[in-house]
Amino acid sequence: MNTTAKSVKRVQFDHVSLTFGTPKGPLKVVEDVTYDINDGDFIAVIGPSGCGKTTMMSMLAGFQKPTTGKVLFDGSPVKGPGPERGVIFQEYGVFPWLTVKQNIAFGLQLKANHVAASEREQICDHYLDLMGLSDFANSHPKHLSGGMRQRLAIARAYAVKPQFLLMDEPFGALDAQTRANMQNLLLGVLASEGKTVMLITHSVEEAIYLASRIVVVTARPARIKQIIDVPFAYPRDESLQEKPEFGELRSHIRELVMSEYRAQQAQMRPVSFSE
Ligand SMILES: Nc1ncnc2c1ncn2[C@@H]1O[C@H](COP(=O)(O)OP(=O)(O)OP(=O)(O)O)[C@@H](O)[C@H]1O
Repeated sequence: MNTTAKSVKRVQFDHVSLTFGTPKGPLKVVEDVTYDINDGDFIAVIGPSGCGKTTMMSMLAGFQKPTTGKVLFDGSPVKGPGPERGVIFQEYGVFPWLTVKQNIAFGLQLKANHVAASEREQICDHYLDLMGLSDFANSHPKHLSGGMRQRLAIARAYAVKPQFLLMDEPFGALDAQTRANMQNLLLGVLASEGKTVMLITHSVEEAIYLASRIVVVTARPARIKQIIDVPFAYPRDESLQEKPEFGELRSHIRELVMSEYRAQQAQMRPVSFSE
């Protein structure tokens, strides 16, 4: 989204593969993935369920290490999690023993995030308000709905203003209206703060609406099937979704993803003797 800094490489997936050891033997989940993420890019990753998208993101977050190949962040191999990479994973990251407000404040208190004590209160209130959680500031997460807990996880990640956001299906559990609100809010946050984003989604519409580039991955093991530049300028609004070009791109990407679902189904189908 930051067009002036497009050429600065933030992330390199360089021939990355990952195989898990499982009781049934090795399970290859990511295979020979190579692509770059530049400063200001918004990358959406889309592909069949269980294909390896989260695993790919986990290597950039620093939760998993590649079996072969390299994941570089600002030119250095990723060795673990870091404050410059804010993570919103599915069902990840709210502390049940802290209140809503304390959850948002938690990251702000970490030394690595360099937020002065005087600013914390104001930042917490801002994100409570933005996420519609002000009335629940002193509640514990167990008293929130699933969608509210997810908004809290998003608030926590936004509050520390990481340069790089890693988001794994962040809006998947939300109802349609809240999801649309959260998408527009994210576009607003990006426009004002100029972040770089990697987002995993199952929604083709969400990928096109938000991303500058879409990485379509294959059925497991996740390989790159196609990388698509999204040809719509920012700022974007919901009228974009009514344009014929949006519909054409949606059909193209749906077909790519569906062909991988079919490949996955074929892999899973038991072989009969008549075949
Ligand atoms: N730590 C692990 N050990 C063994 N297998 C794992 C591990 N983590 C993930 N897997 C397996 O790797 C495969 C890919 O999982 P992953 O979560 O990366 O897929 P995904 O594309 O993100 O799925 P979804 O879209 O459903 O969230 C799955 O078959 C999963 O069971």
